[in-house]
Amino acid sequence: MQIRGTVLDPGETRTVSTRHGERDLAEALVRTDDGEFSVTLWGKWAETGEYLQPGMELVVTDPEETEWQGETGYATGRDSYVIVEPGFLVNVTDIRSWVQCPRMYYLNKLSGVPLNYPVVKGTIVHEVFGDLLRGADFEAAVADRIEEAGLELGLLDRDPEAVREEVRQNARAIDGWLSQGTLSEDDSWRSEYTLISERFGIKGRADALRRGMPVELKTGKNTNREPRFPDKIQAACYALLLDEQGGVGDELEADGGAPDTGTLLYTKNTALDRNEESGDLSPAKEFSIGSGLLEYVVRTRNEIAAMEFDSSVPTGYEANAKCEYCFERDTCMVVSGRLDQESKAGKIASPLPEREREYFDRMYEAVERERRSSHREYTKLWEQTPEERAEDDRALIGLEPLDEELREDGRWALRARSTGAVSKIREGDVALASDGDPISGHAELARIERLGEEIVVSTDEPVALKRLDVYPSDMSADGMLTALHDALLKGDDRRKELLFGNATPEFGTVEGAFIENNAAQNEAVSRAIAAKDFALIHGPPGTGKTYTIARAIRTMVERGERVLLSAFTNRAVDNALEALSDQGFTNFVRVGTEHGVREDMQPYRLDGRGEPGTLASTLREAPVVAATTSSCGSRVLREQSFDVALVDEASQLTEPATLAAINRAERFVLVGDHHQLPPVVQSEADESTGDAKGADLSRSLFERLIGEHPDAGVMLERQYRMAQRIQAFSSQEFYDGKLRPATGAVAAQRLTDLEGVSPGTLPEELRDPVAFIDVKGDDAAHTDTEEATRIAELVERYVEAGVPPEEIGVIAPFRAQVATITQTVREGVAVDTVDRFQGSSKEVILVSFVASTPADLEGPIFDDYRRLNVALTRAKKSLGLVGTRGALSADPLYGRMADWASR
Ligand SMILES: Nc1ncnc2c1ncn2[C@@H]1O[C@H](COP(=O)(O)OP(=O)(O)OP(=O)(O)O)[C@@H](O)[C@H]1O
Repeated sequence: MQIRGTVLDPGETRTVSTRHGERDLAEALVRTDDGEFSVTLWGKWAETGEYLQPGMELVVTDPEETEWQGETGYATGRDSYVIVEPGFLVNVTDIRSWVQCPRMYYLNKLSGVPLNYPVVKGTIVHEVFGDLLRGADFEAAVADRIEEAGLELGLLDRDPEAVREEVRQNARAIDGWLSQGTLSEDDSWRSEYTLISERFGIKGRADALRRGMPVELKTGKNTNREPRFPDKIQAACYALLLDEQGGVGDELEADGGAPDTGTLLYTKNTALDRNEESGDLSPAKEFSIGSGLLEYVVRTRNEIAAMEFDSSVPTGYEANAKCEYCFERDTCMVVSGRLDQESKAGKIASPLPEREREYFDRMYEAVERERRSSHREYTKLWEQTPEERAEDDRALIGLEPLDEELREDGRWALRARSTGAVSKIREGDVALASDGDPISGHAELARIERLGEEIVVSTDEPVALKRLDVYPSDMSADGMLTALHDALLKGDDRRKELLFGNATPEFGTVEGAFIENNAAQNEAVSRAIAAKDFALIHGPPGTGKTYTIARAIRTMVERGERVLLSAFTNRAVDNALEALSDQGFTNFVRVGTEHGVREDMQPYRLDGRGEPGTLASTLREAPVVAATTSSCGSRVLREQSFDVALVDEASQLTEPATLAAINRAERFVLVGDHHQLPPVVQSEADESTGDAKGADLSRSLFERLIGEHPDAGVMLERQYRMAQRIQAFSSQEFYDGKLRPATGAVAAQRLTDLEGVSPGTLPEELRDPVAFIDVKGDDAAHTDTEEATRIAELVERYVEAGVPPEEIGVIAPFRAQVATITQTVREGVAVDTVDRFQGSSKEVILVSFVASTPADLEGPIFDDYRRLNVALTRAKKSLGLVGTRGALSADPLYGRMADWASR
């Protein structure tokens, strides 16, 4: 039993005399589904009471019912836990750093994990630990993991032999411990176990579990008998999470309850010289986990969740931080000085100018709002039933596991048969694979390799693949905060003046022509080269953005500059590289994961694995480095610097995400089109937040700068994609009539230009490059089977006329309609939402509008005009709009569109 509700009045904390002596209590007024109740938090839980604010969600488990003057209330009992904002998922590692110092938690959040040797060595040792648990050969595991970290070691100028010796020493501690007699045959092990707690709002990944008990690995030394306190806290967090999971498989202790022992393995202890060090040199230290420790963990977690409730910043006074011994003291003082924050360590450095601080605070809050949204998305994992999740496109359920196979790289390939349903999950995504219950069952993070009748995913550990769930990650929030930190606290003053002040961008002069046949493209290249600060290239659909980017990069490299090429998606990065290679330039390095990078760009991919010196110089000496903006914030690329950063798809990036790329360079060029898709911002879409502040993130830096400095921009006006008739509407409505076909051939292209397409076989209504196909439609909200059927017929007409199915695309506004159409049209035809079509084109596009009455237009069909623009500009030779004219005409824009299409 638990009580759960919203705090109406946090009440006062006070001390009272009881039969057991003086005790603290906090009394809050809480609204639950059953009414308003007074909830008394006794003893240590009164501390949590001090953080409460109106509007917070409060949970008390196993409460006692009280009666006072005829009113029922609740109070904490012997076994109660109090949880504040359970929907905010606190990371175990964050609880650990908060225990060290709340400021440390905040600073880690801002500055991310830097590239330094202890971090890299720690990762290697952890990997070796996992390998040894899985029974790998000692020397082979050490050699393999060092090779895997080649690039990072190379960038740190580390000698691999010395590293090998050090890792060996650390790994010996693990090996020795594993082979100790204390481990019996029936000891069961699991490495790297992802745990999520619904009850406590905590998530984390335990290094290992042994007989259901948490084991944490530390690469430092500890010569005391007891583990360090923050380390104990970390292990205790996992114990708490394991308790809720009901143990792992059948490894749970028979009596249930949280595991009562934790183990810390201090691997450096084996490397210590007994003659020089005294104390307890054994690496493994066990400790018992009592209820007091578990409650402490939850109270600490509550402190974090309460602070994040309104994005406050910790001062260090919250805990007993000892600044004089802290190795982060200087950083802490600088950050508090620059951001004018209160801090126990004190402040140095002068505050940022008002405007910059205001920007930082606003963006920080927007990013944190985004993080909370991703947590809310996460909590839907348990708040929704499997069927609701499937209905919402958040899960694929009812999969039938087929087989599993251990691959050479140590990962498992799992296969399952699909039910044919669709969801938001796409190939290449990371999702949560489970045995049907991702919370209390067995779940593993999985990479989606193939989606179709048969589903293939890869995981670290095998799991019976019965269900896949969208995995909301708050990684992008972390990346945005580090980018903000780097831009404002480390960035150069001129750059900041330009971005947040009043400075105007400057341009030098450039001689010569770069692109002979297109004046606007030529101008764009000249501006990109001449820009001392930044230039903006505005490229409507098909106007040769990629071509222009490639030309600009080549010229920059010829001039001796080092270029960072970046974009929001891997696809755009690879497209730009392809254009470079088409223009005869391949002296580039592609940074990205094996899964992210397209097949044809794999030969240029810098795999982190290999000989450190060679890898580091390959990266350092590359005149062009290409990576997505999220990789630009990685610890490897954060160490690199460039003369120019050139960012494609910049209009789809939030400001902080753009900063991640441009922070790396002296000057930058942004390429995009603010009349196509804006950045996708979850918190803005979340109606539950009830405010419009998401706008801080949903406007891109590209759009802001083009508004503030129109002179720094060049618009590409001639498009190489669409027939004249197709582009006319978009040009008129969205580009002031400026968009024109680049050549007569582009303008006059027809389906009959395609090999094997005979004009006579196309029905009359499809002969014009743009057609409106009026259907009556049905009443369903997000689907329309009548449109779907009509679209399937039209597809058949095109195919009969000789158009290959691969050259036909269908766009629908809702995923449900995408699913309906997918089931009706033949194989090979691409059916998807607008977002998946941005950046691509087809000879034939059919658009389904799913609006049969004017009332349907009250909700957005294509969210906003920018999505409509994208939908209408994907077709090269034939565009068919399928909808109910009467309904669409109720909206002026859609009405004009229907008129244009029927002309
Ligand atoms: N100046 C040019 N001369 C000849 N062909 C060009 C020129 N510029 C672009 N093209 C061609 O036009 C086509 C579209 O160009 P590109 O792919 O660069 O467009 P884009 O603006 O990046 O498209 P999208 O809107 O899909 O991002 C390509 O085939 C490209 O080779």
